[in-house]
Amino acid sequence: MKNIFSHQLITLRRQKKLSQSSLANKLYVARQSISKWENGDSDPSIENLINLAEIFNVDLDYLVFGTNNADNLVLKLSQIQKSFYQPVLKGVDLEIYSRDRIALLGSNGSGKSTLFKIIIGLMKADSGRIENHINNLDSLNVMPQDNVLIDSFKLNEQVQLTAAINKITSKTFIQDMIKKFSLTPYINTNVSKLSGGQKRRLSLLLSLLRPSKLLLLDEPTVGMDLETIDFFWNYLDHVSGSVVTVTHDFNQIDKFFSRVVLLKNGIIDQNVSVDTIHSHNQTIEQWYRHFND
Ligand SMILES: Nc1ncnc2c1ncn2[C@@H]1O[C@H](COP(=O)(O)OP(=O)(O)OP(=O)(O)O)[C@@H](O)[C@H]1O
Repeated sequence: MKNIFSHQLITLRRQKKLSQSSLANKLYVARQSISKWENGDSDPSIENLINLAEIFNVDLDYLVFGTNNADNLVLKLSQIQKSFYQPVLKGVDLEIYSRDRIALLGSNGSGKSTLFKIIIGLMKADSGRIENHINNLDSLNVMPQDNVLIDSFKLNEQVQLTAAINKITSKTFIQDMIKKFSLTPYINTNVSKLSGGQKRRLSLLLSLLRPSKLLLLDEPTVGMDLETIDFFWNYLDHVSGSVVTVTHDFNQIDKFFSRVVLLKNGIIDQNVSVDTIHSHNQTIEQWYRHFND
């Protein structure tokens, strides 16, 4: 275990931009302990391993063995094809593992939303296979590109409705969520009277109201102000389960994502870890400009 774990610890710590001291503070251990674990001179206790996995937001087996166990496969797409007037998806292969943080990138019209709709079940693929290891009904959360809000509802009613559909009964939790999303002053405001950014925040709140094993977000930060964008990426960092996000907002995604997938010419043209991109001294944006040329 020593070599792989030590390597994983160093990689994940650097990925999170944590010094040995700041990681030690989070774990309530001495900095020397982190140094020993990284040098392979001693191993952490199980309790520390679990805490480390939580801090890095990875599975224990990924932390210890460096591989994603096939048991953690959430969704597998094989040779997905979809045509409208012309072929859009020409054979998409993609595996999503638990705790994956995937940025799905691609030019306008490359088929990202189409792929999302197929995963959600809103659209049927012409051919191909979807191996679904979760139950869409209670394990898949979605924040679509367009707001799907009911204009005539007050904000509070909209939240209550989604909470009721998802069988969430804790009033305190619901109020906390509204507060976290800075929407408390608007609870009695009609959804139609909210600003574009407030609507996006509300949509995001609704999609995060229940825990999920897979969260799909289509251009989530469009229309959000800078403060909300900061809040959004920070919040997302603490969401459990896998997250796949379509985004063109390159400002903060280097900190958040673990994998980048490029949809180009109807296939997954690139599928690479953010670590690899960074080890070539590139940002995701620079990598994207290079490969999506
Ligand atoms: N229901 C539909 N009927 C006909 N054509 C469609 C339909 N949905 C999507 N398309 C076409 O499929 C292609 C891919 O569209 P899609 O919305 O999936 O792309 P996208 O990558 O999400 O784009 P964007 O980045 O602009 O949101 C486009 O050419 C679009 O016009």
